[in-house]
Amino acid sequence: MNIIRSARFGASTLIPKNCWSVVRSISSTELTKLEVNDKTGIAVLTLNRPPVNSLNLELLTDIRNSIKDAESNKCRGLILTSSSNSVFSAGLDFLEMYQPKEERLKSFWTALQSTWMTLYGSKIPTAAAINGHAPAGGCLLATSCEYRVMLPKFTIGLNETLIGIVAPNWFMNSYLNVLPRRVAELALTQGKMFTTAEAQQVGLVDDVVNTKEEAIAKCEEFIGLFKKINPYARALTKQQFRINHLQELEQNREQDLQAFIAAITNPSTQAAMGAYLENLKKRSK
Ligand SMILES: CC/C=C\CC/C=C/CC(=O)SCCNC(=O)CCNC(=O)[C@H](O)C(C)(C)COP(=O)(O)OP(=O)(O)OC[C@H]1O[C@@H](n2cnc3c(N)ncnc32)[C@H](O)[C@@H]1OP(=O)(O)O
Repeated sequence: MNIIRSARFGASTLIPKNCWSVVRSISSTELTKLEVNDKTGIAVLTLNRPPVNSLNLELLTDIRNSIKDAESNKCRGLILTSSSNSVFSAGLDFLEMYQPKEERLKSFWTALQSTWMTLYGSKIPTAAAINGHAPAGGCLLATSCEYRVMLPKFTIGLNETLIGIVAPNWFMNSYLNVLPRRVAELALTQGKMFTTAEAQQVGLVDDVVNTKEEAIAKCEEFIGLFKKINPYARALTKQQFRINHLQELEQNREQDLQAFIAAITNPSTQAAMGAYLENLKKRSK
């Protein structure tokens, strides 16, 4: 068996899964785990930042590094999932945006931009096994993938307007890549969180299954569709579909960063976010 050394991890660990396949850890941090199935060549990236996988600077950086690790290890596809039983990702970490320090805020948003560009533009097939709620940035991660499967009785959507913030263009573009324009506009303006059943009905998720294992299997099935397709032709075709959105951000990164800083540090946004956070804390007691 070919054992890969990761720059971030050192020797890979072998984890026997069943008698037919071996799951090998490519890289791992406190916040993410990247494992590849040696039989299929498909990698699973598990987000592991309890309690809700809120996306802070460190988690975003680890996600981006993991996608790059999966690509450089020539994995046949990448599946995103969560170690939580109820939350895929609660979106951006409010603690990065509420009463922020400017330098950290800049690094945070820059990391989000890079992570999105890496995931949305990845050459390998990507899929999300959504095994819990996926609001806002959680939904962004899922819609940046090429395929989504979700477990019942959770919610997913871009709820930014509910918090009093505006989703940037590239959030909207990821939504529009999946949803019809009319549905996306209505959902975004309302900050709508779709139930799993609603999400499947409008096409925000492709399939619904009952367990995380089934969700991973569905993602593997999706990635398996490309088994006989030339990876180079596939990657370039995907890129042609997504290049405009990627270039739009690439060419306006600084402007996008400044717009974010101005919007977030605006006293009325801070007040709205403070109230939202307080409500969240009350609800969780
Ligand atoms: C120009 C551009 C300008 C701006 C663009 C900015 C874009 C932002 C996009 C975003 O992603 S904003 C984040 C939006 N996220 C949300 O609205 C999700 C809020 N959370 C929830 O609805 C729920 O927590 C949940 C459904 C995800 C999970 O519910 P449950 O399992 O019942 O957990 P709790 O609610 O009890 O939460 C546990 C714990 O975690 C804290 N928390 C939840 N979400 C976040 C978060 N996004 N960031 C930081 N912390 C979060 C929550 O307050 C609880 O903390 P305790 O200390 O009270 O335990």
